[in-house]
Amino acid sequence: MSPVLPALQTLGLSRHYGAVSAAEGVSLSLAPGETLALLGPSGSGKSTVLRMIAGLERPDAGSVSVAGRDVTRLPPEARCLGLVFQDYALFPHLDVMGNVAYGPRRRGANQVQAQQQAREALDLVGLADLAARRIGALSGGQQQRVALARALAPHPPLLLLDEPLSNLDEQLRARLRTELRALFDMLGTAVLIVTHDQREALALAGQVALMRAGRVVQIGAAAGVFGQPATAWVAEFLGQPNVFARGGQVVLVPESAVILGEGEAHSVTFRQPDEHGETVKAAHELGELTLHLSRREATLIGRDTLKLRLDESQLREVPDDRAVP
Ligand SMILES: Nc1ncnc2c1ncn2[C@@H]1O[C@H](COP(=O)(O)OP(=O)(O)OP(=O)(O)O)[C@@H](O)[C@H]1O
Repeated sequence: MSPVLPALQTLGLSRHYGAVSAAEGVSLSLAPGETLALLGPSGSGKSTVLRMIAGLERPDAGSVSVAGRDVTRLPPEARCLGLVFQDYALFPHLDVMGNVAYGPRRRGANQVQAQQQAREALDLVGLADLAARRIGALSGGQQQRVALARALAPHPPLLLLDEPLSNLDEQLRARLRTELRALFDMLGTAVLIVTHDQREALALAGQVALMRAGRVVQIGAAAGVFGQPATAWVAEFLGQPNVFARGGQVVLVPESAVILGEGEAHSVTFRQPDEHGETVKAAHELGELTLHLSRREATLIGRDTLKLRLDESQLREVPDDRAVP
């Protein structure tokens, strides 16, 4: 059996703008059917990497292969990939069918074939009924799905999505997160998603690559990266509140390590109701512990104190890299 070629492989991709190192030695590999989220704060280099993969930006060093073919020197249209931009970049003068059939047409399909492929793609995203609709007469969520159908219609081995849900309201984002994940699972296409939103990365992608100042600082299965951040900076970026300096290192206290109703009473210094119950801060010798309690757990607070102890086996020591960019 021949080995399965990665849908995407980048080796040492680097790009500088004057003194700014936008991407530095970025190596990624994505198997067919895998979904990878490129996650990181604003300015960390995510879009630069995506643009180099797409062929919209020239790397200073490194290479890009798509489905085993070195495309580093090829223009975007010769790279066989589907692209969905943040603003969708739909053609306003064409209807939905015209937009979606555009890709197959450019790749040499005749009109009948192109429309057939477009219809299949529109079916996939649940928009078959709107083929004749003008782009201007679609909602934001519908435009997003047209953009996705347009990228999918030529059956690319790799789909690149740049902040695909950022222009939508929160309710629609939540719904599309679920729908997109199901669609990716069904398609078997490799997908690279650029996002700065942790929830989006976790909901949409099996793998996560975390970027900081142009470099990938942690990469792996999404559950592993979120569950076991490798450094203090990663933990804080992923929104973990309980990151405490101790003897030159940092201790991470996951909420699952906090056992309520046992151990010493600790002062509660802050309480705020939230949609699940309460966010609470409790003074602890490590520092101020932030806890998200259910309504029932919150009843354990008595006279502004809360009994708790930490399951030491769940605490992790990691390097403190927060000051170093
Ligand atoms: N064309 C350009 N000219 C000069 N500097 C650039 C250019 N494009 C990007 N940069 C710089 O490169 C760095 C990485 O930018 P990039 O857009 O890749 O980050 P990002 O992680 O995608 O950010 P965001 O989430 O805000 O889109 C930033 O410091 C940015 O200012």
